[in-house]
Amino acid sequence: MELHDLIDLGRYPIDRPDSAAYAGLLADLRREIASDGCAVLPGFAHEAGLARLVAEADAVAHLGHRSFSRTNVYFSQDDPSLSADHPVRQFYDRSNAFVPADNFKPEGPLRMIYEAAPFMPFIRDVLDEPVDRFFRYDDPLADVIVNAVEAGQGFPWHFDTNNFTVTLAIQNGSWGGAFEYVPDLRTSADENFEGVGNVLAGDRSNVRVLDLQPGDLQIFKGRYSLHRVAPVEGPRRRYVGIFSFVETEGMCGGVERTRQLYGRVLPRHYERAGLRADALRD
Ligand SMILES: O=C(O)CCC(=O)C(=O)O
Ligand SMILES: [Fe+2]
Repeated sequence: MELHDLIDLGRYPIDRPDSAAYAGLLADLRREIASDGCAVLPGFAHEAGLARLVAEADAVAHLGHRSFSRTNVYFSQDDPSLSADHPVRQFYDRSNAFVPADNFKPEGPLRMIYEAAPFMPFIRDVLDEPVDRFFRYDDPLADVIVNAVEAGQGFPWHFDTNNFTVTLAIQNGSWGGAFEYVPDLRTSADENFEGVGNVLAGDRSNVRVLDLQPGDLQIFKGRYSLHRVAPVEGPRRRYVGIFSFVETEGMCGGVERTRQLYGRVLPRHYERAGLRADALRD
């Protein structure tokens, strides 16, 4: 299996960075990021590639960590020193199953895309990030995962812990499962608790809704854009592949969040606890 067995390299020539087609693609995607906080590449995985990705997801879905918890948008503990209406103190039901990254073998399709030589430089180009501030997530449980969502499950409003999130829609649920987000709601220097509180209280004025189709790649600033997955309905599971990138080399997830989402913690998570480039609440 090679990259062209998975990705439509004719439409998305990520393997030809010196071509005019690449330059044109880049310009379009950067414009999308600037105006929407998000870029979508429809049909990034072609039909035959998608069939392989669905087969892999079906084969490992039972290894997903089913976790049901009440979480705030920061995946942090309650803080009773804050007022009752503070965003840190608003908790919502979360239920989904992340298939941990160590189930995706290098020879499988999902990790093949993530680790393919041209993939990271392409994503970095789209986000216009410098080489010394763009790395694969150094987390053996979370660098590339599948989010498996079944009927009745969803993923409430939250910020991602990693700076940049790239998702690949693999299979949609029978109904529901739209991706909703508010671009750039906070910055690395400003939590904007008021703006976050407004969205949690139901303000939809800045909410954007995306109905991604299987095969679509989405590039997204998840650490700064509040987002959620609407509940899924019907018999078919929703699968999304999630590729993570960070701005600090060697960064991995925190202990508490890793335990919640993956059901396991590795020595590396304890060793690296606290290695962060910003002081956001997570
Ligand atoms: O499933 C998705 O589309 C994204 C899920 C998500 O936001 C996350 O895993 O952090
Ligand atoms: Fe997220």
